[in-house]
This record gives sequence, C-alpha cells and structure tokens, in this order.
Amino acid sequence: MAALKRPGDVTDEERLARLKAYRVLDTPPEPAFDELVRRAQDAVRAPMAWLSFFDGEREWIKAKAGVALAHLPREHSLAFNRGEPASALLIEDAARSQFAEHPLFAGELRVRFFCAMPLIMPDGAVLGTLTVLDRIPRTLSPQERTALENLATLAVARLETRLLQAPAVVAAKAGALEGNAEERIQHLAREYQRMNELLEEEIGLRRGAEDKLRREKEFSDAMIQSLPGAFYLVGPEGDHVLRWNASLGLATGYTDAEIATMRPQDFMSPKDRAPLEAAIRQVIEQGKEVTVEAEVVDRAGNVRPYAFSGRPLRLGGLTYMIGVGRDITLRRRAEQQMARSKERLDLALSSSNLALWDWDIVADRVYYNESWAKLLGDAPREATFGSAEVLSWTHPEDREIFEASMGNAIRGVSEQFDCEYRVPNAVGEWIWVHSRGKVTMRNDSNRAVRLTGTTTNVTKRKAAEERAEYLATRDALTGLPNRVLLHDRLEQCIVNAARNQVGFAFMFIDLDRFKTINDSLGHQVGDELLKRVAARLTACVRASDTVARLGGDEFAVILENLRDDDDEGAQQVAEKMIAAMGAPMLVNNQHLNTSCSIGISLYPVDGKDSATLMKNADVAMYYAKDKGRNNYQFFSSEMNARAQERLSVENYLRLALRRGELVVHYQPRMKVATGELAGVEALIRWQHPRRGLLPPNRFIEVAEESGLIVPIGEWVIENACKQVRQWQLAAKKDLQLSVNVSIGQVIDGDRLFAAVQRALALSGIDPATLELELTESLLMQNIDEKVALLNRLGKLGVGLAIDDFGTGYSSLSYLKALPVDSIKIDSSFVRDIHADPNDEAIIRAILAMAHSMGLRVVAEGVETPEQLAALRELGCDEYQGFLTSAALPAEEFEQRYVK
Ligand SMILES: Nc1nc2c(ncn2[C@@H]2O[C@H](COP(=O)(O)O[C@H]3[C@@H](O)[C@H](n4cnc5c(=O)[nH]c(N)nc54)O[C@@H]3COP(=O)(O)O)[C@@H](O)[C@H]2O)c(=O)[nH]1
Repeated sequence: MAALKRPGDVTDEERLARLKAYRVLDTPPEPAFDELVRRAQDAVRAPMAWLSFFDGEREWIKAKAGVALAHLPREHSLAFNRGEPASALLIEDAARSQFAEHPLFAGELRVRFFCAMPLIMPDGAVLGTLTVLDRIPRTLSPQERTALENLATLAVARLETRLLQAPAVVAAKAGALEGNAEERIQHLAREYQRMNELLEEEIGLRRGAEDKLRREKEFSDAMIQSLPGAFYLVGPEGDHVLRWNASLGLATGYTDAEIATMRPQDFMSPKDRAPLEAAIRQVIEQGKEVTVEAEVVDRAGNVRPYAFSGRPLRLGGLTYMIGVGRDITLRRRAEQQMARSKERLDLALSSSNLALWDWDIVADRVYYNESWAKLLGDAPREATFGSAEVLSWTHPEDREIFEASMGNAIRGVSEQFDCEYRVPNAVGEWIWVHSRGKVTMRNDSNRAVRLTGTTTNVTKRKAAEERAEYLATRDALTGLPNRVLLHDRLEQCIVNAARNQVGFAFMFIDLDRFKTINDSLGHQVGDELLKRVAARLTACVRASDTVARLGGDEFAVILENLRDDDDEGAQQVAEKMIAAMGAPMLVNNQHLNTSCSIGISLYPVDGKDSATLMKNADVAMYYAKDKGRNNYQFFSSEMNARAQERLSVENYLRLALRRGELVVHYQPRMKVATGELAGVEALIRWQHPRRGLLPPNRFIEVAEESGLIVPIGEWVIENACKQVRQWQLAAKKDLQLSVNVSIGQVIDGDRLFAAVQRALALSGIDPATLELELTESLLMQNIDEKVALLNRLGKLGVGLAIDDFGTGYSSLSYLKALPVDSIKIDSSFVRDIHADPNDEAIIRAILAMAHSMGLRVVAEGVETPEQLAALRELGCDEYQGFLTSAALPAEEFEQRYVK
C-alpha cells in the first residue's frame, strides 16, 4: 500500500499523471459525476455546484449544475491556490472576506457563498474539489458539511473504480496483477461499499428533512413564480438581483444566467436608472417602502412602463430589497387615452360653452370645472359649493321645478336630472342655463351618493324661443295677440270664469268699409289705419283684457271679470270703441274716417265654450253691419236665423249665376237740355225664385267679398252689350251704355280688359258706345296701374265715367291722368240742389271744372222737376233719376224707349 501523502507532497506532475491514469481529464460529462453534483446541490440547497480536477494549469470542471463554467484558470482556483488543499474551503460571504475582489465573486457570477470540499485520494493526494456556491451569503450546517464530505468521498471512490476498470487492471485481474494489486482492489471495493452505505444512511436520514425543505422550497418557488408580476430580491448592496421569477425573464427577455449577472438598473431606460438606484438605496439603507415607475428596456430594445414596489427584508443581519414589478402598459395607455379624452373634452367644452359639475351628495359638495365661471361670464376657475348655495342662486320662480327634477333623479323616479332655470351671471343679470345630470353612484342601499352632469348657457336659445313664441302668438302688424293666442286666452278665461263664478264678454269687431279704404288708398295706408285702430281699441279696455287681431279688419276683445248678468260693462266698452273709431285719423296726411261694427256674446248666457261664444259674437257683428254699421249688438237667439241667411247668400248667388237668375235692368239717361234719351245704365238684379226681385244692395257686397263679382260683372257687360246692340239695330240710332265696375273687377286688369274685348266682339257694338263707371275712391288706389288699364281700354275706344263724384276726393287733378269722358254727380248733392245753396255751389263748381276739362257731367238721382230745372239752369249735360224712370226690365225699357 502506498504511503499517504500530505497535500504539499503531491506535485502538479504527479497529480496530472494520476488524473491521466483515471482517464478523466477532458472527458465528456458522465451521469455518475453529474448525479454527484446534483446530490451536492440538493444537500446544501445551493443554486450552483461543480466537481473539478486540478491538472496544474487549471481547475477543470468535470460535472456542474447552475453554472456555465468549463474551467477556472490556475490563478482563479481558490482551492488550489492556498496552502491547505486537503481541507474544506468555506467562504460564507465573499463580499466580507479577503476574496471580495476575486473574479468569482466580483465577476459575472456574483457569488457570495463558496464551499470547496477536497477530493482526497486514498493515499492522501488531493486531485480536485466538490464545490457548492450561492449568490447570497450563508452558512453551512454540520449536516450539510457531512453530506458534502461523503459526496466528495464517493467521488473519489468512483474515480478509483474507473482505475480498476481500466484495461491494464482488467488484464491484471486475469492473472497478471502485481503483488499488492488484488489487495488494493479489495480494499477499494470495501471502501466504496462502506462509503456508499454511509452515504445512503446519511441520505436516508436527511431525506425526510430534505423532502420537507424541498417541499417548502417548491412552495416558496411556486409562490414566487405565481406572484402577479416580476418578483425580485435585490442583494444588500443593491446592485444585483439575487432571486427572481420567470416573469422577470419574460419581461426583460434575458436568460436566468444573464439576469444573474445584471444590476437592477441595467433593465431600465437610461433616464430611469438614477431614480431607481435612489429608490433601492432608500429601501436598503433607510428601510423604507418605495414605489417607482420606470421604463424597462428588454433585450430586444422594446420599452415598456413598469411600476416597481420595493420593501426591506431583513435576513441574517442584512437588509435586502424584495418586491414586484408590474407591467403598466395598459394602465398607461388608459391614462393616455383618458388624458387625450380629457383634452378633447376640455377642447369641446371650451368651444361648446358646456360646464361640468359633480355633486358628492354625501359630503354635499358640488364641484364645478373652470367652464362654469366662464359660462357665467367670469374668469375660468374651478369651484365647489354646497347644494343649498346652488339652489339659492336659482331664480325664485325656477326653484320648485329645479328641486322637483333633482329629487326625481336622486330617487330614481326619472332617469336623469334635466332642467332649464335661471341663474345670475357675473354682473347679476339672469341668464338661462340648461343642466343635465345622472346619478353616477349609488350605495348598497341604492341611495344616490353622486350625481354628475353638464350645464350650458341657453339664454340665446331661450330668447329665440320666446321670440318665436311671441311671433307665433302675435299679429305681426299690430303686435296684438293673434287668433292662436286669443283662442288660448279664451279657453283660460272660460276655466277661470267657471271657477270664480264670474262672467266675461267676447267681442267681434269689424271695421266698416275698410276694404274700400285699403283698395283705394293702398295697403300702406290700410296697414297704418289698422295699427291706429289697434291702439284705440286697446285704449278702451283694461290691461287685463285681451284685444286681438284676427286678420284683415277683424278684431276680437275679451272683457274679463264681468258679473254673470251684467252686460253693462260690455256695453260701456262697446260705446267707447264706437266713439274712439269715430274720431278722424290722420294717416299719410289724409284724414280718414272709419267706424266699426261690434258683435258681443256673454259668458255663460250666450255660450259656455269658445266655439259657441265666437260664433254668436260673429252673428251679432253681422247683425250690427246689417243695422247700418257703426253700432254694436249683443247676441240674441233671433239673430241666428238672420246670420244663417247671410251665410247662405254666397252659395245661392253661385247657383243663381249658373241658373240664370241674374237679370239686367236698364235706367235711361236723358239730355238735360232736350229731354232726349242719351244713354242707358245697366243695373243688375237677382230674380230670386222665392224672394222675388232682389236689388244689388242685398247681394253685391257678398259678391264683392267672395270674388263672385268678377264673373257676375263679366256676365253683365256681355249681356248689356248684346242687348244695347239689338236696340241700336232696332232703333237704328246710337244708344250709349254705362256699366258699373267694382274694385274686385279692376284688380285683375287683364281679365277685365279681356272681358270687355270679348263683350265688344260678341255683341259687335262700337266700343265708343260702352262707358265703364268707376267710383272716385276706387280709382285712387295704385293710380299708375289704373291709368295703364284705362288707357288700354281707352285705346279700344271704350269711355270712362267717374261715378258718385263729390263723395271722395272731389279733386279733378287726378282726372288729368285718366282717359275720363264724363263724371256723375252723386245724388246726395242733387237731392237738395234747389234748397241748399252749398249743394248748388258744389254742383256749379264741379260743372265749371269738368267743362273746362271737356268732360260731360251727368247728375244722378233726379227725382223732381225742380231738381231738373236747377240742373238745367246750372248747365248740367245729362241726368238720370226716377223723375224719368227707375231701372226697367229690358222688355219694358225696349217698349218705352226703343220702339
Ligand atoms: N259692379 C256692379 N255694380 C252694380 C251693378 N248694378 C248695380 N250695381 C251697384 O249697385 C248700386 C245700387 O244699384 P241700384 O240699386 O240699381 O241703384 C241704382 C239706381 O236704381 C238708383 N237710382 C237711380 N235714380 C235714382 C233716384 O232718382 N233716386 C234714388 N233714390 N235712386 C236712384 O241709383 C243706383 C245707380 O247709381 P249709380 O251706379 O251710381 O249710377 C249701384 O250704385 C252700383 O254701385 C253691376 O252690374 N255691377
């Protein structure tokens, strides 16, 4: 048996020779040695371990776990660069040892704990080590030490076994062994067996404890791995990550081996490194907990935001930092989106004049954003108020609706708070605002705890709505309530009157002969007149009463709060109105006289609903018209029949025209000087089947109002022309024909012109035979149009007579512009010509002026020889009147004047 060597006794050459004999140097990994290293790792729960041999140049690593090293150069081999390689080399914390600067500890591996158990061969030579390493400082328990020693012995036994299995040894076993070889083999086999048994025993003893430890480790590993985020344990120096979970690798893209060599700040973007280092120092040096947001730059260069938490962990008198990093990319994105949304919202709010508010109902604070102050006309600023304060700003009239709407939203009765109300602006003026809001949070008892919404200034819209409402309910010309508002007020009046047991009067007021004024003086004058009428009517009533214009010359009045049976109030007002209308009005430098007819119905005696009251007032008004205008009439049931009759006239008149019930009568016009027949005036009559012959005043007004006057007038001209043509032919002499023309016919000048042309053509009479009679007032409206029309008719050869002369403007100046042939002095002057010097003087003046203009003068309504004598004396040209004859049917006229 060879003598045992002391460590220093083995030279490098001898050790190399031994290793060569074992045929182990530079051989590939072998399961037996790998298993040994794994067992060493398990025995001391070390993340790294290796089995190495020293060949003089290097510490060559045969088997390893947790490290990538292939060998250590001689100068780095801790186990073989010291005086006692045969003893275990234990460094519990390299950083605090003489080896702190050794590359193994200061280098990439960042080892803190180191224990190398020598592989001592049976002869005492040390060939290598079984080494375990950790990145955290630690100690080695006696049990762990024993386990390592046993494993080192086992490694030696396995080496020896290799030697025995070498070809040379096999050959020796076959009979060529040297002297003590067999003995040595047996010794080794026994030794190996013993070590194995010891180890198994040791392993058996430790297995229970190891299993427990393993389970705990597995548990803590599983916990670390399952942590939501990247777990890390930073060493007491704060410059290395000692433990981490897979999430850190996934987050950074680095392998475990790479992470093991990196500092925490190496994962960060440059800008975040210093803050991170500072935070780590705070934890490790001051024991504080920190949270840091920093950008992680992964292996591929991708940048992602992370939130890192760190807290101190005290272990073995040292402070570590333990924590988790969470990827906050989504949160950041959401924050950015929110920021962008807010930016957009702010932008929208600033341009939309929309203010945001948020009411914390529990704390009773209403928060307003800066748009609120802006909305009120103040400098933008955020503010908070109590709800009572907010309510106190609200216009007293709007508080009830404000509180009701808010209460409904809070109680969940309505889906949202939606209210328009007034608040004072920065200078104390009321402005209209529109607030909308929703309960955005309720507590477990479903009580509203938060209400959020917007407010916008709607003053302009409100003003526009008020204006629109005003326009929709007002008459544009006079500003009085229109038909719509009148109806509303009437309905309201009925409700109030019924409730308060009072009466009221409803009046229809129609201006008399307004149409004539309007048609003759033009719409401008008509409009001005209507405005004056509106003012006068309004002045006759109390402010609480209603004066409305229904259109045209129709007005309506509601006189409120009359006693049931008291129509005196209404009567007094009606009389006041009649008097007010009677006073002349100066419009466009012209004195206009007008009057009105008033129909009155009383609530409730004449009707309990608006339709009946209006209908009955209308009936009464027509009754007033029939009574000769310029008066008022209270409705009575008898009036209804009369009104019905009037309403039916128009319909019957249409039928009359179709059925040929209209007839023309003829009144002769005589020469004053000779008494000869000068001409004939056509005058219409209605041969009513039941009522007999009706004069024009029974239907001509209806015809004019309904427009029927146009076809009726055309019919008269056509028939009269044909008739006169027959008489001319029969009498073989000229006979002049006068036909009355109404304003309704003149308005459509083209149609009148066409009708005259057609009548002349159909009858074949000389156009000079026909003379159209137009009243003075009719001619005055739009005189330029009249001049054009009459000139066209004049060119046809048709004559023109001014009818009722003296009742209008009695001015001959306008006649110069018209192709007038004659004037007819109104019968009112003729009536008293012989008795009233004024009338005589007027007729004398008219005659003088007319004759000076070359016009023929006809006197109307001559009933007595005295009148005729006076006219003769004054030099009147022609006359017409009952003195000679009333208007006669065609046959009679023919009998008397043609044959
Ligand atoms: N557009 C049309 N208007 C017409 C037509 N026919 C008639 N009228 C208009 O009706 C007015 C009244 O007509 P009438 O009732 O026929 O009265 C005429 C005469 O009967 C009446 N007259 C004639 N002489 C006398 C008299 O001595 N005393 C007296 N009290 N009345 C008399 O005067 C009317 C004729 O007036 P005038 O037209 O001014 O010449 C009538 O005035 C027309 O406006 C028609 O077809 N179309």
